[in-house]
Amino acid sequence: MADILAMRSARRDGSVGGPRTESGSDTRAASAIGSSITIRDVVKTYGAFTAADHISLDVEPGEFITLLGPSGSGKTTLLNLVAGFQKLDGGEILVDGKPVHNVPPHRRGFGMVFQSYALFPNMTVTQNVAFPLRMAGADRETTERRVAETLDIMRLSEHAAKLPSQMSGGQQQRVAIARAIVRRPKVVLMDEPLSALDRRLRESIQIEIRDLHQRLGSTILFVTHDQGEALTMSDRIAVLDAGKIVQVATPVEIYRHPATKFVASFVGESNLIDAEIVQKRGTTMTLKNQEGYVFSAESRSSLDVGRATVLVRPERISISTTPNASALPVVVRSAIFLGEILRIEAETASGERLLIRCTDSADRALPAPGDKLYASWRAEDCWVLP
Ligand SMILES: Nc1ncnc2c1ncn2[C@@H]1O[C@H](COP(=O)(O)OP(=O)(O)OP(=O)(O)O)[C@@H](O)[C@H]1O
Repeated sequence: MADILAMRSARRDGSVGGPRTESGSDTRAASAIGSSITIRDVVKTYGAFTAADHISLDVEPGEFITLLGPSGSGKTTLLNLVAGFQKLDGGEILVDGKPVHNVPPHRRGFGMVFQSYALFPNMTVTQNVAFPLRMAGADRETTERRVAETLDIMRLSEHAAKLPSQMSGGQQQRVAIARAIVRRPKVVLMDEPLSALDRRLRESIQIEIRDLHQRLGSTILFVTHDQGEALTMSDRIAVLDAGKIVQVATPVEIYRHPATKFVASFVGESNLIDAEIVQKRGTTMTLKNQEGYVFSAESRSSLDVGRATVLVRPERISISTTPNASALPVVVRSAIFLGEILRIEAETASGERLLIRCTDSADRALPAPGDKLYASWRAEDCWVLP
């Protein structure tokens, strides 16, 4: 998880928002800056059930936004409302500032990719990719050039004459993506496009989609329930729970400073420590857990007395086998060697569970159940939930 975030931070340094500088290339010249999407107080109900519950979200032109949430949280509903496949029961959606309620899906000009590749089985790869251009009435020369460019971007040129049935799942999904971008749409909507693929393939296509986004500059709205995928790919993530957006922020912010217990637990592994506030000074809080262990944490909470829930990520906990007055004593319940890390489940004297991931596994013996350890963490790695 930490690796994903480091990669994301590095990427954001040079890549937030619109298209990247590749002037001169055909692809770049053909591409357009993505559209803005404004989702304002959107409601969608199915009978008595509210699937989208007053959702608002501003997507910047050229931004890669992921809708992340568990099954049934309303991700596909929201994407379908943007696509125009579903009708709004309240609120409005604007693209580049213009309402789209009365624009049918095929006139919105969006590229779309779904979990099922939905390719035409009797058409070759070239014919599948050319289809949207043919429908739009593009001339033959433009169609041939665009299709060739797009197959090249998606590394599909050698498969141009094949039928979908002659290709692997990953290749078919790349054809579906090629078909979605062949018209260089200003908006691309993707609904769990990688969930049918195995992990390795998923990871390699994640990188392809990310590179594609940088190259084309389209706005991408991407749906997934896979938090690792969301952290890897997105400029920002909108986390959904029960039809509501509970947080919209960059991957780093979502991981380090989740807005709620739900976000903290859904994105990455977490320790949520119940503690009493001792003191607050600016953005630093001093707290005391049930054993009386006193520690500092970062906080933007408005609370300054009472109880609080504090997040410490398992990889941010340091452990020592030597007793230390400024550390929290814990007893090991289980420890597993996972190659580059040790995953330790420990318990405090009051029975609170603490998950620890040691990244220095090469230098450390695997502890045994019942061993005593002394855990500590830095204030900046510890976050009081608002
Ligand atoms: N046509 C429909 N009629 C009735 N209920 C629906 C309909 N479509 C969706 N729902 C309900 O709305 C809720 C949100 O569904 P949605 O498909 O948007 O969730 P999701 O977050 O995309 O889930 P998943 O990851 O499983 O696809 C679910 O409880 C679902 O059962």
